[in-house]
Amino acid sequence: MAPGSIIQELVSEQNTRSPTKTKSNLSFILNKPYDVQFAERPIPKISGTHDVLVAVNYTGICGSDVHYWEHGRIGHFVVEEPMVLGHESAGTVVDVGSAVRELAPGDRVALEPGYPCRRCIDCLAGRYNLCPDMVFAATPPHDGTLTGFWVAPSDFCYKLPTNVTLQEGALIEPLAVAVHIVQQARVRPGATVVVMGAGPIGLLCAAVAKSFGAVKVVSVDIVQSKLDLATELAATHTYCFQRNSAEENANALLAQCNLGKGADVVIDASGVEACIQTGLHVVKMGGTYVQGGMGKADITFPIMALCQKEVTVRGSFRYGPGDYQLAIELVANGAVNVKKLITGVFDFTQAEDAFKKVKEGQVIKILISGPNEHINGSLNAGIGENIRPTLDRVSEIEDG
Ligand SMILES: NC(=O)c1ccc[n+]([C@@H]2O[C@H](COP(=O)([O-])OP(=O)(O)OC[C@H]3O[C@@H](n4cnc5c(N)ncnc54)[C@H](O)[C@@H]3O)[C@@H](O)[C@H]2O)c1
Ligand SMILES: OC[C@H](O)C(O)[C@@H](O)CO
Repeated sequence: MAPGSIIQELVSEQNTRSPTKTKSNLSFILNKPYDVQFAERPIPKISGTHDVLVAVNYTGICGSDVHYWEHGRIGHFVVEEPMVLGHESAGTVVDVGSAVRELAPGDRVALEPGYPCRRCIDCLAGRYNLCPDMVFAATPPHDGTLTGFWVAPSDFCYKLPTNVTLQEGALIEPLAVAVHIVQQARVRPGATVVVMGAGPIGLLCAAVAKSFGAVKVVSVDIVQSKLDLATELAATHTYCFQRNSAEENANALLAQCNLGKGADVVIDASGVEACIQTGLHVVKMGGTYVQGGMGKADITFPIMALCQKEVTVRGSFRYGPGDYQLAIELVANGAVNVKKLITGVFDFTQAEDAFKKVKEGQVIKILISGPNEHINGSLNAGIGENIRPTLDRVSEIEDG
């Protein structure tokens, strides 16, 4: 794979609207596992009156992007045709449809990357994340946001307050996942919460739970540097998961963290069988357990503990009404510091290296900058970003 000629074809004839005339719609495309390419795709057009055309400034790499890159599939979603990767993005509005009132060119937005049908029973009941006809970026057969321009319905583009940067904007997607998980857990002021996993989702769950008033937040992982970051971010306690049985881990965690007979809430943000089993032993009688992690489809599960403790168990999938707005508010008011999760920013042409870096582990969140900076920085200028490759945290972790 080679980035090739980035600016060869600027597809200007397809775009009569000035902001995109000299811009690139270079896209990072997965053909099949470990086979990626950069290609100029036609700049998408506004087709509906409520649509917005956005120049993508930053995209975070999610574990699911890496999974598609490595395996070409997640469950029954199989990459059969070349697919643009990426779905955690923020960008700048460059054009709006005739009915759009709340956004204008120049506005900076976080992109919610899944569009439900708006008509089915789940959509009408306010659970649009469960819509069977969801069109979700970088979930086959739909292209993702690692591209120059993106067209979206205006109500799925959330204007960023002036004190929220575009890099933070790209973290709104995983933060919305965490907001949804913590809402599913019904975390209340004074609650004790254990979060299994201190990757981006687990870290953000810990931070959101704290902002909801949890007095004790325990982060659990096997990587000490991630637990240290959890403490910096929100955790009051950490537990380093041991190669012991689920019961032994649960007893040690409860004792070390002074959790008495159990935590009010346990959130799994690891997807790891041993963590899930431990979580059911850590939750208190009558407590709540939420499954956010997506690992193996079938596992051995301590169902007797669930029964005898009358545990309330909920799943959590993506995000629904209000989750993006709350995520943005939590960043804007300083309750959640998403900047701490950003390990580094890669240039668009280094997207494949960015994926390799994520696969190596050790990093938390890697962002990829949008392709248009190569052509004309003016689109991104004046936005107050401090973006040139900031790989300090990568080197810190590698050195340490
Ligand atoms: N429900 C949803 O809508 C949704 C959305 C996004 C991601 N996810 C899922 O959430 C999970 C977390 O996402 P992420 O991006 O933070 O992934 P991640 O892989 O970065 O985080 C998982 C963490 O679990 C830790 N871990 C592994 N084994 C462990 C063990 N035995 N004990 C404790 N910790 C252990 C890892 O070190 C890592 O830090 C993944 O399973 C992902 O698929 C779910
Ligand atoms: O954050 C959203 C998740 O990453 C997606 O659901 C992913 O699994 C792709 O469909």
